[in-house]
Amino acid sequence: MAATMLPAVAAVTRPAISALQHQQQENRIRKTDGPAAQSVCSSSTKLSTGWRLEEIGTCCRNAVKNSSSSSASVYVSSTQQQKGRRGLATWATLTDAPVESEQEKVGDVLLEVRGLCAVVEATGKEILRGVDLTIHQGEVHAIMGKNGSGKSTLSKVLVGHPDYVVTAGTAVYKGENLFDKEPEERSHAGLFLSFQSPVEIPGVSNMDFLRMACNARRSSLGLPELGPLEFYGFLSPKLAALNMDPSFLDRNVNEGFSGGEKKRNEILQLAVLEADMAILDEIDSGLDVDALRDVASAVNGLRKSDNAVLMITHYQRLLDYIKPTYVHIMEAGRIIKTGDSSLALQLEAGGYQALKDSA
Ligand SMILES: Nc1ncnc2c1ncn2[C@@H]1O[C@H](COP(=O)(O)OP(=O)(O)OP(=O)(O)O)[C@@H](O)[C@H]1O
Repeated sequence: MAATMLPAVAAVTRPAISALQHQQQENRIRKTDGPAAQSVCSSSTKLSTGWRLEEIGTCCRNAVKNSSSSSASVYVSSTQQQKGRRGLATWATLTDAPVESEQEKVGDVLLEVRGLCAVVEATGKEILRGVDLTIHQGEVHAIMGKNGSGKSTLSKVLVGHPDYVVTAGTAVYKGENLFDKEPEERSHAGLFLSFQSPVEIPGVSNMDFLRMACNARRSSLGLPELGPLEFYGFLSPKLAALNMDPSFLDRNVNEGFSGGEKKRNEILQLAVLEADMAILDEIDSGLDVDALRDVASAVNGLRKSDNAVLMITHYQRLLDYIKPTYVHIMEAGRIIKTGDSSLALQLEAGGYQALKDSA
């Protein structure tokens, strides 16, 4: 299905960036046929809208520059205020306290994966060997598993990463076939992947990038775009919640950021996009204790009854802050065990062998 990409900024979506990361040297646009057809963009030249990153960056930077002298009033939409009244956590009410999972309130199915198999496109090597996973609104799922078990591949296949081809199985997201959608469409539909190794985008300021991404998502939702001033107001509390210095907005996306700063920036992007299904790949890696708490608090602050989180992690420490509804153990390309948060504690105590022995 061809993506309709009216706003230029729609090119700068998560899957597009994913493609950029892996096609840095290539100056071409490629299409692959098949169930998971994906578009691939070049990093330094044309994106799929025909715009250049540099052009987009310059255009938006000028707009931001024009507004930079104004002070930043905190913009809280009426919708956000209503959410606050309903008692849902908002950016303004972030706390360090872990949010309890709400297993009793099962929402609609958001994502249903059945028998998913996928291979590396370049080599044909099979990585996913029949993944089954059902995620309802309001849930937090954690995927754990030994190195190389296929966790990151699963997340990348779901967002349409061009390195992989789906060979079997289905993924239904919000009632629609996910694999019928281009990566950009998946992003616009609220699917978000925080990268394990966030990509740097030279020549594009963080502020420009965030506003472009935000407005692309808003356009897809039929909402009016935010002007530079409005956007700054929208962004400020999110930045504050992550304890990020506003100077990060003027820097190029992730360029020169430390590992922890990149992770915070990923969550800032998640907050801006207000994604419905957030896939967080090892957001705890490389974080100091304070950063871990900030990032976890920010994620908890974004949780709502109609969205969901899929976290990939190796450690219980993240789950101390973001309480999972379900914990899954992945091995050799499939989920071999599912349980509640006690599964992660068992794993922490005895390792993978102990889990297998107890099965
Ligand atoms: N593009 C690729 N080309 C070749 N092999 C790949 C590719 N992507 C994944 N693999 C292989 O697939 C297996 C699963 O990788 P994946 O990154 O999904 O594991 P993981 O469970 O996320 O591991 P970790 O916990 O170390 O991050 C690994 O053996 C990896 O080398």
